[in-house]
Amino acid sequence: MSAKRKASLGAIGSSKAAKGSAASTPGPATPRSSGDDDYISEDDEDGIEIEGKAKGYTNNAMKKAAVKFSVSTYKSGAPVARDSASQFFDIGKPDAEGPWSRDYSKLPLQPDHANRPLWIDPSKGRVILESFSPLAAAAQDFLVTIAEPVSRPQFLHEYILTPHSLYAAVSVGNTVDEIIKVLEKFSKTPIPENIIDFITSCGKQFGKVKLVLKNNKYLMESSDPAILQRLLQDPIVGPLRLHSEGDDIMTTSAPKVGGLVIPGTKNAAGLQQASGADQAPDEAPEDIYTTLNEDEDDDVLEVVQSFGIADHSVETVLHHCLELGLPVLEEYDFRNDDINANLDIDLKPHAQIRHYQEKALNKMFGNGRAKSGIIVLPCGAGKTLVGITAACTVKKGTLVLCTSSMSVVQWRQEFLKWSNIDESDIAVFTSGEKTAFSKSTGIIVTTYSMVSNSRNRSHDSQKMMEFLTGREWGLMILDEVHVVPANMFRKVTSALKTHSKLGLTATLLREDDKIEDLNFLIGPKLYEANWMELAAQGHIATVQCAEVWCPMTTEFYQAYLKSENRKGGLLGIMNPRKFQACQFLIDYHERRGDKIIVFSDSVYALQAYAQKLNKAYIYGETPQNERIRILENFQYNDQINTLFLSKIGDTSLDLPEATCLIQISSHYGSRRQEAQRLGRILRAKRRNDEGFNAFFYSLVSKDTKEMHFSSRRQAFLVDQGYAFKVITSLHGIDKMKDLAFNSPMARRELLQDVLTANMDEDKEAFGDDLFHLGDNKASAAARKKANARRTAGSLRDLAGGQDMAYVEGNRSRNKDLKKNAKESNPFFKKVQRDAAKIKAARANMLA
Ligand SMILES: Nc1ncnc2c1ncn2[C@@H]1O[C@H](COP(=O)(O)OP(=O)(O)OP(=O)(O)O)[C@@H](O)[C@H]1O
Repeated sequence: MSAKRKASLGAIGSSKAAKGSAASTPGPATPRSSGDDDYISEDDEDGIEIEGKAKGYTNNAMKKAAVKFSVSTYKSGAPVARDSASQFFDIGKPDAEGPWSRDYSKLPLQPDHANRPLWIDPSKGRVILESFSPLAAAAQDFLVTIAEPVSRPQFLHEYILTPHSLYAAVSVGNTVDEIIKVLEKFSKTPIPENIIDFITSCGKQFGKVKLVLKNNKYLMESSDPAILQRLLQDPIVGPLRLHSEGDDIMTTSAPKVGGLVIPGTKNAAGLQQASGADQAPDEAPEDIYTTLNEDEDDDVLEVVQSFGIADHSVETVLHHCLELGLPVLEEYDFRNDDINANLDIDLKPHAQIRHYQEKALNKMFGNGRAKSGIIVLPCGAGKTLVGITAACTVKKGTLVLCTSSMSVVQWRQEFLKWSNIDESDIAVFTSGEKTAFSKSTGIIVTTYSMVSNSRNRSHDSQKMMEFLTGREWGLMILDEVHVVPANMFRKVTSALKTHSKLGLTATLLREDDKIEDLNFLIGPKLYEANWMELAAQGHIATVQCAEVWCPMTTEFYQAYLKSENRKGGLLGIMNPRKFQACQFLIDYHERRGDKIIVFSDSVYALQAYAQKLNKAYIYGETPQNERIRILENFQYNDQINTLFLSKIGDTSLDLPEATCLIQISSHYGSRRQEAQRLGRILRAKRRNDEGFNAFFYSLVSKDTKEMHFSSRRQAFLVDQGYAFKVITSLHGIDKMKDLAFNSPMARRELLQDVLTANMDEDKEAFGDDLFHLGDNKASAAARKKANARRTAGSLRDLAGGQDMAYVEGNRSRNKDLKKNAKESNPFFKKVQRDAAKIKAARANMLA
């Protein structure tokens, strides 16, 4: 991996240092900001530390805007003798500041500091929140607005001030003075001078210029004439100014803040009475931040000035403004848009937005316009309804972009479920269906690839694209923004003319610099929810996480030490002790009445485990009808309680029956995959049963690279407050009947099988999600290849000594389900009827 990673933004170093799980695991300490989820190379796999080279104009521009932190504000006084804890208070090498510059024991404290919840680290811009303070809820609300959450375990939360977070804060209408005033109110110590400088400097530059699409013209708008003059005199932006009639800087009035009612929220008509129906239990009775702003006169109209730019110059201007350290906010004054037709859409009366969804939407619509940006909510927390409510608020033509055809179908169904949109006003554009709406405006749901893939378009696709690009859209909803490559985004955002963009994701995580591009291409992060808080309120399930350490058997470990990377990896996954742990946990949880998903990235291991344990499995090559049959059985058949899934099930899988997850193999150190997989059980149906817990086990072969990757994978979830317990022995496993590979002979045979396995075939033939039927060219080729599979031979195989019972038993569970489906058992008849309905809905997405 070539991308180097440095401290996050600007001069404020990211404090994202390696963070072990609650029970730390051994292994090389690597900064957790290195190594990307999807961009992991062999270097990364080897655990080589990846050094940072900031790339992309976004970073550089932001860096320019940042203020160097100095530690001169606070000196700690006379040097003290070094001890084992001293290093934690050093800033590094001894210099003019002295080796003890980060010893803040002499910081002046406010007289009532015990009642205040915040500490501010003057050298790093980090803010520590005492989550047990009575003011914690109000302080947290404020911090999510101005800073990036870094880690939020039970008692102490850590946030960091970055140019991006302050950019997001001003973008939702906060002024520098307000930010400093509230920070002072919560802080135990006076605000360090350098922090004030930093906030002021960011505030001066950010949010001063807005891009507004008004009457079909793009306008650069600002309330500060000096900034507009600066842009007009700029050699790049100046010439791009659109000279129109009466060519002068236009002066308009900014819309009033407020006055807008977001449907489904407590402010919406008729919902006032439902006081606190879904109020956060620990919500502060009075939001200090709001109180502070109460005396502001909302009725005063701000005078703004603007000049026009041509559509084709927008990207250049945005790019250049960023270079100038003046990131441009995109806002849509949809209430004053008389050009684009209004869409007849509202939330149905039963739809009531949850408090965190409301907060997120308030950030988007806080000043009466639609601000473009990204909303981050945990998996299963209801991002879809946030998107639908945004569409119901804007009430203009809307585009929804998803990652798969199945998501397209789901989004359409959710629109019909939650809103009163007429069925004919919401159309889908996939390879299987290309309909447009017939009225003057409507909603189109499509995939990123349908819009960005311009090669080999069919005639119908081409016509549909012309329809999409030939009109103006009020809102573009971008689902799962973290997975889409920036260049694909660029194609999408430049092809489609839209007034506002809303990005949705659960894990705003990428370890290349591409996440920075999202800030530029979509907008700043508007809101990020707290996972633990949502779990405590029952909106997502509470999960017990555990890492199970499985010792390698002697023969496997010897082979592991001699093997090259990939084979070594497979030996770790196929470690008989891991296999036994998996068997034991499945048995234990099936007896508890859980439904279990076992994840394996390795297809070889997936098949070997599932076949040996006689369980159903789905991977890339499983035909679509078989996938649906297996999923239905998992949902409705109480005899089918365990399902093995390859990585195609990481996302888009909605199985609320699943309550336990076991991970036997995974994608290196991918924090995102870990979080997405955990997301599969966060929506557990039984989450509100008293004392209910979902379970997430990660099985790790001891003393292998898996240990190192595992602790890196957990970093994001640890930061969200999840504690990973380490289990070193499973009580009762030695007494389990029919434990697999319990004899030395069986283990040796397994070792032989693994050593002779063809690693080139241990790859997913399909890169898409669970519901993507891969009968496109690539997958057809993959299938062809699979048909002509060469089997690596061992002498034992050739001599017919292969364990035939094992092979026969292996394929049977999937086959059994197929056979059973044909039987006239009333249950299966019902399942088939349900399946027929579901299939009809899914028929659209068959590629
Ligand atoms: N305000 C609400 N009231 C009632 N149900 C809700 C609300 N918000 C979300 N839900 C329900 O919560 C479930 C999860 O929602 P959704 O599928 O939108 O989650 P998500 O955040 O998109 O998850 P993922 O990231 O896994 O795709 C759905 O069944 C949805 O109907």
